[in-house]
Amino acid sequence: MPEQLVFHYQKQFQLESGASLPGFQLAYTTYGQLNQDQSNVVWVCHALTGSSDFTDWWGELFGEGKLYEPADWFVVCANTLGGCYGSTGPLAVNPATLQPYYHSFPQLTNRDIVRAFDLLRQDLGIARVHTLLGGSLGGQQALEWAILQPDVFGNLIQVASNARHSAWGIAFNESQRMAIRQDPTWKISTAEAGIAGLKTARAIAMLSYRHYNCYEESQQEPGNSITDNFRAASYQVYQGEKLAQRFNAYTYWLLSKAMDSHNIGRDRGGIAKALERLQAKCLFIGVDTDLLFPVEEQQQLQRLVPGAKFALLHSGYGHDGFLVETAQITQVIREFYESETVKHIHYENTEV
Ligand SMILES: CC(=O)SCCNC(=O)CCNC(=O)[C@H](O)C(C)(C)COP(=O)(O)OP(=O)(O)OC[C@H]1O[C@@H](n2cnc3c(N)ncnc32)[C@H](O)[C@@H]1OP(=O)(O)O
Ligand SMILES: N[C@@H](CCO)C(=O)O
Repeated sequence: MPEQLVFHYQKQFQLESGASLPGFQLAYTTYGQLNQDQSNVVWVCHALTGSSDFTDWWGELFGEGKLYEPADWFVVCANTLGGCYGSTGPLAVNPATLQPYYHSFPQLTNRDIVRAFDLLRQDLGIARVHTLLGGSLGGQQALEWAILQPDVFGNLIQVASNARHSAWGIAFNESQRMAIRQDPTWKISTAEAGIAGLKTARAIAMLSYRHYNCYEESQQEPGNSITDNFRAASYQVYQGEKLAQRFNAYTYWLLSKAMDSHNIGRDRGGIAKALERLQAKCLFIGVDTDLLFPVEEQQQLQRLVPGAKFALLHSGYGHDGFLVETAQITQVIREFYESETVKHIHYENTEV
């Protein structure tokens, strides 16, 4: 059974922006047991609206008989700094004012977020991580972290993600924030501020997470009559309502901005130079119908990292295929591990 825990960091935490937080907490989930030589750690980074409970949204990868068996692996996932599933975020109380941060929560970057994860890793006494795995925003964080702390990670598996957020991706995110800004309640400092805007933002986002074919297959109108509530329309409304039940507009805003600023090359002499720091063996996975993180982004990464592998998932879903196509993900990760073993044996034979 996954265990839910909380890490407290009680010192000043400096952010890339120059602002700082007077400490923070991270909610995290673990599963399985850390082995004696610490060779069985898998660290998972979640996507934009995910929680630390990876068994909730990537459950097909973890469990008995699955890719990562609890008997063999020690899996850790932390809710992102700024998140709304137990980690310090905009709804947390600012100790300086004794009021929730709300709009005053400082802007974060993926580099800040993974520095916070790394403090948790150190607190857990984990010196080496066998595999760092993340999708979408979580994939951006995984890559950033593997560059920041290259000697920690043995394997990096990045799914449906990139090295620098694209102009297209930023435009989508800004369109979503425009919806939040248009909500008159966004100006008021309450937990519910901007919630109607958040619903619209999610509806816009869905168009980047899915694909034309996916909507055609699941939301085509059954008849030919004119209606005021087309199936595809009510689907959009429902997806907005559903997110509003479990998220808030502040965290959405904050993390979408963190995604916009994602650029592994910042202050490192560019992307290619930053990638030279990697020590992990890398697998970049793309989804063939992904409109938000098109496969060219993962293929570019594979070309720039010597020895890296690329795998393509086939999905009708689009970007969200990274959550759905778990059978294919299992297969390509198994093949990746096997190919690394073969390579290792080959090197040993060559040396002999
Ligand atoms: C990695 C991450 O961090 S994500 C973590 C947080 N996110 C989640 O946990 C959600 C992850 N899940 C998903 O994104 C999706 O459920 C997927 C991608 C896994 C699967 O997508 P789908 O099978 O298309 O399901 P999707 O959730 O989009 O829609 C189904 C829902 O829409 C409803 N629905 C379908 N058509 C319509 C319609 N025309 N009108 C209104 N509602 C509709 C369904 O009844 C269903 O409702 P329910 O969720 O309350 O059961
Ligand atoms: N469905 C994903 C999409 C973003 O990667 C999420 O809600 O986090």
